[in-house]
Amino acid sequence: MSIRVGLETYTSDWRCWMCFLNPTVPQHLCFVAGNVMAVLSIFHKPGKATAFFRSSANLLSHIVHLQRKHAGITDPFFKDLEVISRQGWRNLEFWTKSSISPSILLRPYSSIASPAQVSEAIKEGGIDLTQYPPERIRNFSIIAHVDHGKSTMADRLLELTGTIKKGHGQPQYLDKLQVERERGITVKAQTVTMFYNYAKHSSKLDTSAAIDTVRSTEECKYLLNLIDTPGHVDFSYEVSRSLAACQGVLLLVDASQGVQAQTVANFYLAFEADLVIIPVINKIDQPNANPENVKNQLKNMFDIDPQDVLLASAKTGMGLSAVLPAVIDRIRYPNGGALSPLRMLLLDSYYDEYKGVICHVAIVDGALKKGEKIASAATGQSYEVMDVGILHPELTPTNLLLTGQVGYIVTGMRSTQEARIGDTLHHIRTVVEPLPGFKPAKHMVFAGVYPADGSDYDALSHAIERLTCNDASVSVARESSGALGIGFRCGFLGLLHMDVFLQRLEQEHGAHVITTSPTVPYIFEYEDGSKIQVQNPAILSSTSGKRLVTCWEPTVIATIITPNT
Ligand SMILES: Nc1nc2c(ncn2[C@@H]2O[C@H](COP(=O)(O)OP(=O)(O)OP(=O)(O)O)[C@@H](O)[C@H]2O)c(=O)[nH]1
Repeated sequence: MSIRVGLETYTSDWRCWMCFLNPTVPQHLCFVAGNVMAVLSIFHKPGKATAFFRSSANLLSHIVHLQRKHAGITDPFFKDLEVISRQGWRNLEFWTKSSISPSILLRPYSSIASPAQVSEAIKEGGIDLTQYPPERIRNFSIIAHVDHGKSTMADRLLELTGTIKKGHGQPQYLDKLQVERERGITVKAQTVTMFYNYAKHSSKLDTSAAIDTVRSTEECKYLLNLIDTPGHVDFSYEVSRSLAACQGVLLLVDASQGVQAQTVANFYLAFEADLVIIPVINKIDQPNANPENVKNQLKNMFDIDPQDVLLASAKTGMGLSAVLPAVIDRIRYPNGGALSPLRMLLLDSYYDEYKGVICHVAIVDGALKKGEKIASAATGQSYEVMDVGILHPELTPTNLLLTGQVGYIVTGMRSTQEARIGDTLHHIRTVVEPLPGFKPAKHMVFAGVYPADGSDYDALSHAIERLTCNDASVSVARESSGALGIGFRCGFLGLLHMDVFLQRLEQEHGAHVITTSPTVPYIFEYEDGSKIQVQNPAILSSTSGKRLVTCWEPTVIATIITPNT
C-alpha cells in the first residue's frame, strides 16, 4: 500500500497547504508557514494544530507515524511514501475525494492555528520570512562618487535598524575585505538584510463620513535589502550588477564637493534601469558644506526637485531618521509573480572552503525552499539547495526565500564555470524564460600574471579560479612566455582594479606572482585588410610577415563639467 501526498501551494497569502489522503485512515491537513509546518489531525482534534515541524522530512515521518498508529501499518510502508508536488489549484480532485470541505483549505492560517501557536513555531525556526510579502520589501542600493560616504551611511542604517550594535568598533562594517580596510575604499558590493518597524501615516477621502479625510497610522515591519556599492569607476561593474536587484537607490552627494564624475555616471546607471532615485546630500556637518549649491546642481544636471532632496550627515546621524521612511514611501516594492515558477538571478558568489560556492541571489518570481532541486539556465546543471537564507548581516539560514527577497544559497557548486553571475536559476523540470542577466564587462587593461616560482602554476590557477568566483569582471586566458613560463593573460576594468586583484590574490589566496606591464588592447590592420585585436604585444611577432597599415588604440569621449565661477 502506498500513501499519496498532495502538496498544494497556496501562496497568495504566503501559505502552503497539504492534504494527505488515504481512504482507510483519518485525514490529516497540514499547513506551512515559512519553514514551519503544522499538522491538523481532522479526525482527532478538529480545528487544532497537533504538532509543529521544521522540515518536510520530519513532517512526513510524523504522518507515517499517525497512519501506522491508526491503520496498524507496518514498517515497509515507510518506503512506499510517495510525494506529489503540485503548484496552484489544479488537482482539486484531491480535495473532493476527501472528507474535508475545500472551504476549510481557504481559511487564513491564523484561523486554524492560534497566533500563539504560530509564533511559538516560528521561534523554533528563526526568522519568519513569510511575514514579508513583496509589499513589505524594499530593495535599494547606495550609490555615489568615491568617498561621498556610502559605507558610513550603510553603518548608520544598520545601527538604526538594530542589525549591528552601535559602536561595533569597526567603521565601514560592510567593507570586509582586507584590501578594502587597508585602502579605505569599497571594492565589492555588499548586500545586507535589515528589518524596520515603520508607522506609515495615510490619509484617505471618506465620502460617507462628515469629515473629509480619515487619517490612519499603521505600524508595519518591513524587510529592507541594502546594497553598499563601490564608488571608484574601476568597480562600476559591481554597481551595475547591484542595481539589477533593486527598485531604487539612495544617490549620495557630498555637501561640499557637490556632483562629481561618478555621481553623474551612477545617476545615469540608475536612471536607465528605471529605478527610483532618492537624492541625499551627505556630510552636511562639514564647515564648508553648501547644501543649497548642491541642490541647484542636482536640479540643473538631473532635473531633481530640491524638495525631494534629503539632507544628512552619516557621521553625526543628523537627518538620518528621514532616510528609511523615504525608502519605504518612495521606492516601489518588487513586483514578481508569487505564484509563478521560480526564477532567481545569480548576483554574486564567493568560495567558502567548507561550503563550496555561496551564491547571492534575488528571487524574481516564485519561492525557494531548502532541499529543493534547482537548475541553471546557462549550463543546464542541476543542484540540491543545501542551505538558504539571508545576509543579516552574516549568513542567517531561513530555509526559505520568497518573491522579491535577496539572500544566499549553498548548492554544492564548486567552480566559477558553474556559478555564472547573471545566470537564471529555476526549479528542475520547469521551463522558464531566462532573466536578461548582465552586460559583459568591458576590459580596459590587460597584463600577464605568472607564478613567481614556475612550479606553482597549479596553485596559481587554483587561486585565480577561486578569486574570479568573487570577481566576475576579470577575464582569464592561459598564455606562455619564453622568459616567464606558463601563466595567464588577465583583463581588468582599470589599473586600480588590477592592483586590487593582485593584492587579493596574495592576501586571500597566498599566491606570489610576477606581472607584466599593463597594456590596453590595440587593433592592428594589415594591407590585406585583415585585423587583429592584440592584448599581448608578444603576439605581434607571429604576424611579422604582413605589412601593417593602421593601428587603433582605445579613446574615450569625455564630458568635462566646470563650475560657472
Ligand atoms: N564629516 C563627515 N565625514 C563623513 C560623513 N560620511 C562619511 N564621512 C567620511 O568620509 C570618508 C569616506 O567615507 P566612506 O563611507 O568610506 O565613503 P564611501 O563612499 O563608502 O567610499 P568608497 O566606497 O571608497 O567610494 C570617511 O573618512 C568617513 O568618515 C559625514 O556625514 N560627515
